[in-house]
Amino acid sequence: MILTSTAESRLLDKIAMTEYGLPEAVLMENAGRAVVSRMREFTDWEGAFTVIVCGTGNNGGDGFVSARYARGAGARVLVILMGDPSHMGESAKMYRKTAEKMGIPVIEVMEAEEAVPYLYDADIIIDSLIGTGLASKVKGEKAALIDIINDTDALVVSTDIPSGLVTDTGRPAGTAVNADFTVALGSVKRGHVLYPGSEHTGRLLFSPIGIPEEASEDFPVRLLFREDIAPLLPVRNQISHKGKNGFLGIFAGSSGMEGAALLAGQGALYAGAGKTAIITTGDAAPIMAGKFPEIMVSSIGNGPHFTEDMAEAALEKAKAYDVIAIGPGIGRDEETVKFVKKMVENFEKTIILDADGLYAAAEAKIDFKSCPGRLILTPHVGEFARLTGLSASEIEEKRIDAASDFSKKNRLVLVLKGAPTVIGLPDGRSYVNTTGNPGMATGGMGDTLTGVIGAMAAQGMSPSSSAAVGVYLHGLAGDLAAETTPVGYRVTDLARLLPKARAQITEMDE
Ligand SMILES: NC(=O)C1=CN([C@@H]2O[C@H](COP(=O)(O)OP(=O)(O)OC[C@H]3O[C@@H](n4cnc5c(N)ncnc54)[C@H](O)[C@@H]3O)[C@@H](O)[C@H]2O)[C@@H](O)CC1
Ligand SMILES: [K+]
Repeated sequence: MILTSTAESRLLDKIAMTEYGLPEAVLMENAGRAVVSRMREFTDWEGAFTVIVCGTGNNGGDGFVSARYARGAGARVLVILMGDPSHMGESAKMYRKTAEKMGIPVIEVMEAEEAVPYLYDADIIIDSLIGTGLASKVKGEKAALIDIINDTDALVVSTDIPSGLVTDTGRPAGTAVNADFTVALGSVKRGHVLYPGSEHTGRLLFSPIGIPEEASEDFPVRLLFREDIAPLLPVRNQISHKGKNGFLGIFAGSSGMEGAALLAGQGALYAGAGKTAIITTGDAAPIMAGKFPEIMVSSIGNGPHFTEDMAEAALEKAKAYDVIAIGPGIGRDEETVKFVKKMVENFEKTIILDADGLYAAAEAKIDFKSCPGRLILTPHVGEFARLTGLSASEIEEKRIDAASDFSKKNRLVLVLKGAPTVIGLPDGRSYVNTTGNPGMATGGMGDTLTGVIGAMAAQGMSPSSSAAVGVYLHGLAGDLAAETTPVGYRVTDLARLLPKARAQITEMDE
């Protein structure tokens, strides 16, 4: 499903009207109806005192339509209109009249205080004050009205986007409605999934409002759902053998940091890599040996960490692998930085670069564009900040664009981990993941993800698909773990749920 910016959601409305000839009033009717009908399975409208808070834009127009359908569903309905009614567009004005002709009371208020008696009595509040037309910081009476809505015990349903939330960033423009549910109209917007917008949005429901899917086929940002992932997973047939499912070599670990390497290996195992090898340093290898009988552990050199002079032997070894991962637990020694540089500049197949491997790439200023292999980088915000020179808050402000700009410029796949994880593709498109939960913010999760993505690439998927499937699957396994233990499950618990998550994806009804 597409994920839109303000400009893209406007463009989509325009395409619907000009190219498909759908009148604005039809879209508005579909929008207002959708808000009530999508909520029917979650709340009982019968007898519920429902206050619809309308602004004077088209978001408010949707609200006047919702008022009729809420009434139709049995609710006791009242509309509060804030703002100068002369600013309303034709469609919104028309639907206000229709609502009034049906006997729905419309109370015009100038001050938030006037709405207090109604709002605190409401069972349901439909928030149609401001939508994607938000223009600046919300101040004065509208801000006060939003704060009152947030203070009530009513079930709050936002129309299109919580009022006050900035569509492009997911940040409140001063203040924003905290919805229990939001019905996204025509497209899901960036602000719904970017933090803290995701919290303001509450549970996100979507309605297409009549705009055909083809209208947005070329839009560059997509949300990843199960139906996107299922067709990408390779099907194991009866004659499958380990050689066909790929050989992943993980260059990881150093003295005292053996765990990270093992967690990456474990991730690969449970994600279905045909064969997995960990290649580590002389000192670290004995500690890892035998921890997982399925993983081949070998060493190069005798020291505590990787050094530049090991690169030749490592590259020779790497010829046996379909895919390599470099980084978990390798440390930040100057020599290790040089080792990583040599590996990345010379390996010709797919490389996943993670953790201290990313530190090395930033230190050594590796020119990714001129590397012969196909690169997948998996930074969290701190690592990405080091790679780009941007600050963490600059990245969070534009997480999606930052990821897609970087991946396009450097012609690689970038997995920017976080809430939500964004995957930038070399052609400038990007994916935004929908699985995962806060319980995953623990040490070792990233190492596991590296193994999972590596396993996907080893099974023959393209770097883009490996990243998409790996991130989605890893998050889904986390969601399964959180079903029983919301916070405090171990990385190992998550890894063991990877096969179940995979089965859930592939066993879906087509
Ligand atoms: N064809 C379309 O454009 C469609 C639009 N739809 C709805 O229309 C919305 C967009 O409508 P509009 O572009 O008219 O704009 P909105 O209705 O989202 O917002 C404009 C209104 O909010 C007020 N406002 C904006 N920023 C403010 C601020 N910082 N402080 C206080 N008040 C502020 C404006 O004065 C105006 O009254 C969508 O979110 C969606 O709900 C749907 O009806 C479907 C069709
Ligand atoms: K709204």
